[in-house]
Amino acid sequence: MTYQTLRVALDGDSADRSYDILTGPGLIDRVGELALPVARGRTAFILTDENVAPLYLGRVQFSLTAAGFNVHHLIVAAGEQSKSFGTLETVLNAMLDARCERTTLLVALGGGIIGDLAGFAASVLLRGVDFIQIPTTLLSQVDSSVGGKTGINTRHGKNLVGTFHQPRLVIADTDTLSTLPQREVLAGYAEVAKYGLIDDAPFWDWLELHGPEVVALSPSPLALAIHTSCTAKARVVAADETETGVRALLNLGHTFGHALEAEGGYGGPLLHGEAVAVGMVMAFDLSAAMGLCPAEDARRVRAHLSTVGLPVVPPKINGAAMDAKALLHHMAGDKKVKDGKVTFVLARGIGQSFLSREVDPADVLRILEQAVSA
Ligand SMILES: NC(=O)c1ccc[n+]([C@@H]2O[C@H](COP(=O)([O-])OP(=O)(O)OC[C@H]3O[C@@H](n4cnc5c(N)ncnc54)[C@H](O)[C@@H]3O)[C@@H](O)[C@H]2O)c1
Ligand SMILES: O=C(O)C(=O)C[C@@H](O)[C@H](O)[C@H](O)COP(=O)(O)O
Ligand SMILES: [Zn+2]
Repeated sequence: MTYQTLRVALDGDSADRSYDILTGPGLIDRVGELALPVARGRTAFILTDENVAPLYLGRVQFSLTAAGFNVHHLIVAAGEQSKSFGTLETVLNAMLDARCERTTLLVALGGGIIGDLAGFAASVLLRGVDFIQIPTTLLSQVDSSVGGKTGINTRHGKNLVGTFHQPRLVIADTDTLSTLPQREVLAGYAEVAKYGLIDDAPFWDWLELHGPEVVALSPSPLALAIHTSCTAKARVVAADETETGVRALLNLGHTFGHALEAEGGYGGPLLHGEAVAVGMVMAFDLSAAMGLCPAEDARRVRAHLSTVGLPVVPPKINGAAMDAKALLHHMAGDKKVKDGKVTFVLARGIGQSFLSREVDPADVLRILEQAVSA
């Protein structure tokens, strides 16, 4: 079976650090042969979660073993709570118990949570081992498996401890999305829509027409959405690997979204992608309220995300509205804070996002108050 290859070209496409994203059906049974050329040794350690393991672990183990790897694995709990110091310690100890070496290849089999956790573990074990990503959610196939952001959550906020550590290869088997719950498909779609909103208005226009087919996993629209998303992500990461500038645009909706995730409790009422959907609506509402963006564009963002089935307002917790001031407090701990001021991703319109440090917290609070009481 055929697959598409996209290159993440780092350091002027250095052979040592650049890597391929392979996307297509049926790849899960070919992980061994595909991983072989990037592996420095013949030991592989698979990290996966309790939902993915019964579906795909056996097939990946078989494929790696058939290719000559000595294979170990660890299954952790599914969900955001696994991006924690405790689970990181469990992963590192399991790898040391298995006598992993510097040439061991860590294989992240699962969604963004497994990818972020595995990438972080790979970056610190023995001061750094290689890893590959086998993303099995839409979100991880269009976003988290590419770009090398790794990390865990802390009580201070989302992803506040982590590293940049690029994978050696990404193998995205689109067939695995057939077992993904619809709510998770939608959460991934929020990050797909993000690329249109950042700098690709024609893609957004296309999503307004074909988004429902993408979330229904119709093969051809799905393949186009994944390809367009990965192309955008690979381009931005190649231009600014460690987020000194343009990469921060990939955070559209995330300053609001991460605050919602932190306030709701990790593994709480909102999945990451859902929080990003609500956050993007708020970012456009804020941009419109500041007179930067046409109100019609903010309306389109809300209408489309809502039409496909994503939340566009913060959830009530036990029937009560979230606390707008508490959300603002979380936002002040964002990684994009400089000299105490949050850098926001705002928009002049659909596909015209930009970074701004000129945002009055009173305007942000008004948007938050409006949203939590909707
Ligand atoms: N590093 C990055 O650049 C980056 C980018 C975006 C998001 N993220 C992070 O990614 C995480 C969210 O990732 P996610 O949305 O993939 O969530 P996830 O990893 O929790 O996966 C979603 C759920 O689906 C299950 N699952 C995974 N694949 C499946 C399959 N094929 N069939 C059935 N069930 C399956 C998982 O067990 C889990 O319950 C967040 O922590 C977010 O912060 C990181
Ligand atoms: O790759 C990036 O850069 C992103 O910002 C992608 C985001 O979708 C992702 O959620 C990322 O983990 C957020 O990064 P953070 O630095 O804000 O934690
Ligand atoms: Zn995200």
